[in-house]
Amino acid sequence: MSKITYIGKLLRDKEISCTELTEKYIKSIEAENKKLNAYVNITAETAMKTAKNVDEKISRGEILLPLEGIPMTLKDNISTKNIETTCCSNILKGYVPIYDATVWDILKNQNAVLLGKANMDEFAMGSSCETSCFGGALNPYSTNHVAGGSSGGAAAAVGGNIAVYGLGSDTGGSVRQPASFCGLVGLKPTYGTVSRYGLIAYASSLDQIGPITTSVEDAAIVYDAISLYDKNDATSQGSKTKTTHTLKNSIKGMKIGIAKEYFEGIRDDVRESVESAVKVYESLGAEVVSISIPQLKHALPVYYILACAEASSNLGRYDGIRYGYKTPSYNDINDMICKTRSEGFGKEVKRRIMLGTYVLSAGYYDAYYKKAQQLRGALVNAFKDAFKKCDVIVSPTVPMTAFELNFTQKDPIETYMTDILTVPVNIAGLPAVSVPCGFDNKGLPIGMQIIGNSFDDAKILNAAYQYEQAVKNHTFKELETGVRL
Ligand SMILES: NC(=O)C[C@H](N)C(=O)O
Repeated sequence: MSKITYIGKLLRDKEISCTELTEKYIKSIEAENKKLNAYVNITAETAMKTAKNVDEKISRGEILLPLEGIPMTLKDNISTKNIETTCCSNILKGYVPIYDATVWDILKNQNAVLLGKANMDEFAMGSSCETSCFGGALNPYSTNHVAGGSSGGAAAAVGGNIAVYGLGSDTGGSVRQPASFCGLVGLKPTYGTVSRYGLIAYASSLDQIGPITTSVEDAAIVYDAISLYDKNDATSQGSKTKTTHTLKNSIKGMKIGIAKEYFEGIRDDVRESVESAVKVYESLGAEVVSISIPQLKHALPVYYILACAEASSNLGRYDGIRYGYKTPSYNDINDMICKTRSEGFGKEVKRRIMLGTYVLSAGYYDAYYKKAQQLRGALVNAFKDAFKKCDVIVSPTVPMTAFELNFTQKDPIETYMTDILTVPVNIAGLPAVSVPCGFDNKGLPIGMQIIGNSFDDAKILNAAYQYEQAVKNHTFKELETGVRL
């Protein structure tokens, strides 16, 4: 039984009240958050109020929805009405949204218990959570290592057992990479299946919200709840299928594509773990097919050109007039905007705004931005061809395991390179899930990535579930099973 299912059952069977459950989680957060820095804002009052509503519903004998009463967290770039939403940037400190993001609106209506807002890289720009103005979230497996990024806080909270699940956003790996670093499941859904309305934009054509959970079944439960069509998001399509319905299907005959380009420059132990996982697939009756996607070599520069270009445009709105921070002393409006942005944004965000402005400027647009868009089209077509030969593509999620603290502060290019395996699906709008597949010799988790064709979210979750069930028994029973009771 998955953790969400198990806790839901405890509530329905009245073995624990939602108030008691929530109190226990809040107490754990007070103790553990000092160590993990997973939460940047604890919303105990909101959580207790929701818990009370759930208990009243239970006492009236009403049926609970799957996520009702389950304690969870949201990345701090998901807008929450009347609750501060900062993107972990000094420029947005004190900003309190006047509306809810659609994903939070859906979950709030289902009485999801929001424990707090989770730490992240500033405006989701980073791979370690260390660009957060609140300092980075640490890895529950080793506090000498980062939780990953940018949704590091949500991964640290779920991995550290101070939230049952979290919602992150994935522009170039921000859900899958921290999930991989913290031994969790992270789903980046097909672009358009989950509404982006109220997600504070970084790179709109790449951003997608997704769940971070302790099991594949939980990821499917959360995805099914949030993947609804939303008229407020022009790119919204919703999901056509319920992924929980096909999770347990046999994968006999499923074609697993292995592209050699995804295994170049990977650390040996990571490669070996994924290769062993592929053997598990063969033992389950899946067929392994070799494929090649040469266009993958362009993915990283294409991503960093497009993401920075979109960021430079999206972040133009932080001018000291409309949102958050405003410099205290200035001469005129230009001076005010210049000082506000210089003082409010961190180093990495400034770097990306400048890179983005450069690639969009007259004289450079054709050489960089236009070329990147053309290569984006080529990668989309290359994936289309690849999926004529296989059902899913398997690769490592990250070329290594969790970084030591401060690794990403040293060299931005070296840090960007670690996103090499996660960015291609964002460029092509495809779904991908990271699922734990082993540990390195320091005991740090390794993640395997399963990529699907557009709208094949159910297929990749089915493949992830079958692997997970084959390698471990995911039942959550009593205290030692990981439920905070
Ligand atoms: N936002 C993301 O998906 C993280 C990625 N490393 C980036 O900095 O763009």
